Amino acid sequence: MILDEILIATEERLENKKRNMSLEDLKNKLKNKSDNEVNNKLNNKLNNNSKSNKLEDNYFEKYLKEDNISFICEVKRASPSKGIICNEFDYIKIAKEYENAGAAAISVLTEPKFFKGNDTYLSDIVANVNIPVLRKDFIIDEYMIYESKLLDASALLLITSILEPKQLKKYIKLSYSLNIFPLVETHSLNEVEIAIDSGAKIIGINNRDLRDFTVDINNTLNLEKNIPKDIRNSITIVSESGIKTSEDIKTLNDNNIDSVLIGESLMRSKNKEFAIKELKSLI
Ligand SMILES: O=P(O)(O)OC[C@@H](O)[C@@H](O)c1c[nH]c2ccccc12
Repeated sequence: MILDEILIATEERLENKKRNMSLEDLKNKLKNKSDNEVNNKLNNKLNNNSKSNKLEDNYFEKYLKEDNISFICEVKRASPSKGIICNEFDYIKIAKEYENAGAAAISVLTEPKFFKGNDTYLSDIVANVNIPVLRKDFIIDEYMIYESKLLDASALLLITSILEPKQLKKYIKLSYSLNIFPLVETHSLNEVEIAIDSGAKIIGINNRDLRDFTVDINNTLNLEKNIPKDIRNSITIVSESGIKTSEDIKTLNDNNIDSVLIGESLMRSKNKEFAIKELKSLI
């Protein structure tokens, strides 16, 4: 299974990183770093009048909650199922186009082997846009959470199916303590329950089955309906993967889904602003 291969490669990458910089050194580096610059620009966008440059505790969720469904647009060069998606990969230009088209946030793949991602894509994009940036990777160790903070990500992906529930809970807590927001990815009702029990506030429902790559956007609708109302009100739901048409967006919006995460269909379109306008045309 491809997911197993990705996880093996991720472990190797992690070992190399730890050899270059220990967790202790990483934490020290983080201590000496001020994140005022990123905080300032994200604060401005929230119309936060306060003079303080400390971001609100739930600012990422505020970005995602718009009147209509919000868009997290992904910078993705390749994927294991599709190979190279984008030949002209001017990632800063792409990120700026997403921002200009009204994206609520940007997701950046940093996994190098299967998605041809890179950590520097992430930090370069953060430096060039004024909206939150999410790190999309296969986080299997707390090291990668501290590292995401060092790269100036506002949010990160935690995948329920690759973590033990105990680990997931610990990583969610650690992320919040570092003021980096975990988007917790699920694919089944059981995983949604685990995510909620682990303290997830932003839950991604993946329409793609990572085992065989089949996609069905009804997965989001079916799972969302099963979340008890009182809990549903306090969480943000993000529909992930395989979203291509204005009808998809209308269906998800009509069913009160808070946000969508779109990669491939936007990466393939020449004019991103036009593509996003088109996707929003029925809502
Ligand atoms: O390109 P798509 O089908 O629009 O999907 C985007 C995003 O959901 C997908 O890249 C993704 C969802 N979960 C992941 C986990 C790891 C890597 C990538 C992903």
